[in-house]
Amino acid sequence: RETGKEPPGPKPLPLLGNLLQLDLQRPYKTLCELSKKYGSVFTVYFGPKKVVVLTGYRTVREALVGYADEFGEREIAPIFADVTKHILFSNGETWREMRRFALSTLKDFGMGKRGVEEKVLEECGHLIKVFESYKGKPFNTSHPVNYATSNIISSIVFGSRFEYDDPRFRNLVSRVNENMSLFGTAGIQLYNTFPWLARWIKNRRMILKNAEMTIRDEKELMQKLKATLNPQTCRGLVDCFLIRKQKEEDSCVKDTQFTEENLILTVANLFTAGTDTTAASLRWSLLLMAKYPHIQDQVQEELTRVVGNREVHVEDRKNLPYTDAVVHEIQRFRYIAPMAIPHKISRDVTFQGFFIKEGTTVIPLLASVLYDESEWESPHTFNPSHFLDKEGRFIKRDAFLPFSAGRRVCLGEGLAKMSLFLFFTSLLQRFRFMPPPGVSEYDLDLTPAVGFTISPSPHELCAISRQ
Ligand code: HEM
Repeated sequence: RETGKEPPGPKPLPLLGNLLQLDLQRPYKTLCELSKKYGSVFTVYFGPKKVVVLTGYRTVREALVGYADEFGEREIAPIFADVTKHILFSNGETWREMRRFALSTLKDFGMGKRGVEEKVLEECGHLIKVFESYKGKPFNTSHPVNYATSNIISSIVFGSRFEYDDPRFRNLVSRVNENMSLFGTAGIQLYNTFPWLARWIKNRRMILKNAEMTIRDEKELMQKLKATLNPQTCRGLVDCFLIRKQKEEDSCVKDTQFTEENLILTVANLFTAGTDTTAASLRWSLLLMAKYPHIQDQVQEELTRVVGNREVHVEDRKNLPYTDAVVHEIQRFRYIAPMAIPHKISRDVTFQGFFIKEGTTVIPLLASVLYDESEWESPHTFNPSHFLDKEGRFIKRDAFLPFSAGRRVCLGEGLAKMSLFLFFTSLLQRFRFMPPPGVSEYDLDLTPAVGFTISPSPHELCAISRQ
């Protein structure tokens, strides 16, 4: 065509496109393979839907940052449109205002200040108690870790945490969790590709039911906050929203975004985006420490030397270069969002000599950035030295993009990094993580489970008290 050639790719079949070539459970794996043959910008067809895939650090960065206007829109997969109704994962004015509001509230509640740090540390205390209660016996880390990370979002959003044995809270967390794994199933991939299959896809019905019940519970919680609202003090994001809503109503702002519906959906979105992601990374952290005891030794040596028995704070991070490097390497080596969340081209663009049409779906393949052979010395090995210089000082790496980049960069990046660091260090201060008796380090399985975010496969660990 006159405008230039389109990105190359495997030949698609009618209707099925390249579906038969893709591992539908782990499409990111096949896409990494395809980039070896077709280069860093290529086309694949998910059924009839054309998708452009960007791979490698230079290409992903150039697109998301250098061409932010063209590559910064969100593609709304049918299943997302069904359950999140276009709020934090949408486009246009609603997205812009809600993102701005959520970011500034997260900041006020302490990504910069002390507020959130205190909340996270309080939650660490609760998580430690649960780990202690197993008295060194093997247990599945999934539930307690998910409760802890969900409580961080709860305290920011509602202004208070839940007890881990509160049945309503347990249901809330398990529904968010279940939906995250359902999002990643082949059934949902198929529905996203062929939306007319809707009524035959059982997983879609389950997702909708879960989402409906979650919203019902959240509405109930918000009702209580409304009834006790004091315009002088914001207990959490919901209060800030309600106060802002009232202000805009009082001054007759036209087309306000601060509506009841946007509040409920923003809250639901934050739970979805913020619980499972942080929990998955923390569970990978503990599993990797059990798998690589010599690395765990060095983290614990550093923690003992620098922090001792007192509480760890964010401030300590700069004096814990090895630990900091390990936390970064965990997020690189066991990325949890391999394909980010799909983007969409906002207007026709010629990128690296290829023509890409407005409306085309784009996948920034973060997995290929975090394993980019021209950026990392040993991408396929768990190697904290990726983030250390010769003197053992922490170094930032450009290709460390687990939160993506550009206009759509993860909204919770600051919060997630702080939470991960504090949970990880507080737990490693108190416990030695080991495989269950009779299981060797070698046997610990690092194969990721299937899901929209990539958690470890089900496993058990022992947390042996160090005191
Ligand atoms: C280890 C933890 C986390 C990781 C690795 C992660 C990663 C990501 C990635 C890769 C994206 C997609 C970016 C893109 O499309 O280019 C994203 C989006 C997003 N994340 Fe996170 N995330 C984490 C935790 C959180 C937390 C704690 C929150 C909430 C407080 C959150 C809220 C969001 C939201 C709202 C979006 C959509 C942003 C938009 O489209 O404007 N995330 N995240």
